[in-house]
Amino acid sequence: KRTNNNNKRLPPGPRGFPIFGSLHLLGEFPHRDLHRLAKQYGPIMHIRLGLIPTIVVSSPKAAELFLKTHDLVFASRPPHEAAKHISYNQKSMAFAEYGSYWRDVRKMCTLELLSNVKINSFRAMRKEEVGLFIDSLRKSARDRVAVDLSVKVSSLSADMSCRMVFGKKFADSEFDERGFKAVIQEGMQLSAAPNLGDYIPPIASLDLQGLTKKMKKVGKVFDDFFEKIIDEHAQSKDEDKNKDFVDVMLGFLGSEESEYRIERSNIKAIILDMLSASIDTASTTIDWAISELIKNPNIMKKVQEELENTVGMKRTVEETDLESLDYLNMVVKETLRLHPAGPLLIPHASTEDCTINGFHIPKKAHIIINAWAIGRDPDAWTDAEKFSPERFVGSNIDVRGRDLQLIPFGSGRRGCPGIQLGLTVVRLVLAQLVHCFDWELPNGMSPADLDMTEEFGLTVPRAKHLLAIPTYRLHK
Ligand code: HEM
Repeated sequence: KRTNNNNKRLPPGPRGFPIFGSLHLLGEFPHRDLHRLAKQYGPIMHIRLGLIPTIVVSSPKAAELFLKTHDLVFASRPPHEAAKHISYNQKSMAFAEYGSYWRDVRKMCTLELLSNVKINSFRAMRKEEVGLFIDSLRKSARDRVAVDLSVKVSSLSADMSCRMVFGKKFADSEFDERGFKAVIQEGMQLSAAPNLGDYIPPIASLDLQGLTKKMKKVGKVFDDFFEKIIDEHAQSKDEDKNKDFVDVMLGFLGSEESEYRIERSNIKAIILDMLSASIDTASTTIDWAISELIKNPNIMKKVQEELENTVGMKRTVEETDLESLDYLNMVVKETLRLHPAGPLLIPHASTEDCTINGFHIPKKAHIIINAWAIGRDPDAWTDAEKFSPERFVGSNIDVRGRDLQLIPFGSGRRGCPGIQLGLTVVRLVLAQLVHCFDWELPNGMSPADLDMTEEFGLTVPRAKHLLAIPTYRLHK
């Protein structure tokens, strides 16, 4: 729609698709489908999903316009049925619309929960959990059995996140008969499912797909659990322990001096944020990184050599070693380039009408940033499809949002506030997996045959779990 005569029309994109045809875009691999369409229609593309004007951004230059030049206009989130029913009426940080509430919560999380000092205060806990994880892999190494690394890494990540957020980890049975991980995963799946109510808001209340009913049920399981946790924390008298996230937030509740205005329901929404944003993102990234290393034995060997030279073979990697592991850090960057855990980031929304590159973007449009396509843009990357950590030698391209050709954590106001924590966990676990063990695929499978198919959801993990046989290699 033209608003004034100077504004160009957006390139048409696949407009005119029937509504259900458009929703099909969010089918099996939306990041790949949207990438394909962008090759035809350009890096700023307009599609209509149901009733919602949606702008898809697919190149570093275009991303710069949305996430840097006009960041403020696009710093909101669209209404989201799942966030409404599961995340306390969209009061979680990740889904809150732009405004003073989001700013307050973001400030509180950045300064009080995700600061370097706070993250470092959980170093001993991470060491203990990673130690247990390595011990259990050593047992499999002795027995010469294949381990399901996808499951193992994901439960390590869940345990570390739970201890940081709640101060303890949970046996599955303590949560719900299905188990903690299964319920978190159901919440994530429901949040990622294409929901007619998001694209045709007037029919949301009809719940034609039965999703709202399921969301409310999962939301209730979380709520009961979080209520119990908050009560336990409120009654705890242990003043000396390292404060977990719930302790920190309870300290601000109802306090006159606190600059953060949060209530009990906000605490619950933020707990959910911290769990859902940290568990799968980190474990998916580790899973892809180790898969790429197994698939590329020469690169695996180079990482092992770096570890041998820097750490030696008589002790395990410490967090303090991580900064000096240059090649390992390049492997992590390269993994995040080809396998960003959130390939389409989280949708952004425009807070006002805006003109970008001469194109009119209406208020309340949804903005999808295809970080996956950007990481494979042939104008930004040579041999874009190839896994090659060497591409970062002598380059200062970073993953933290400054360089728009590599944005696995997004960029600008809505960029990920958990980058430091995420990178620490990914680097630490990957370093230990590679330093402590050699890896072999089961049944004599050759590395080249390892299936790298993805599965799309809020994060994009491997479709098939990674199974591999470890051989212990340290002298300790
Ligand atoms: C490898 C690990 C991680 C990756 C790849 C990742 C990626 C992302 C991405 C792509 C976004 C959306 C950015 C946007 O919409 O522009 C995001 C947002 C967010 N992340 Fe992370 N993340 C990771 C770890 C973490 C951790 C450990 C935490 C906290 C415990 C965290 C908390 C959040 C939150 C709260 C948001 C929403 C921010 C907002 O809307 O203001 N993330 N992350």
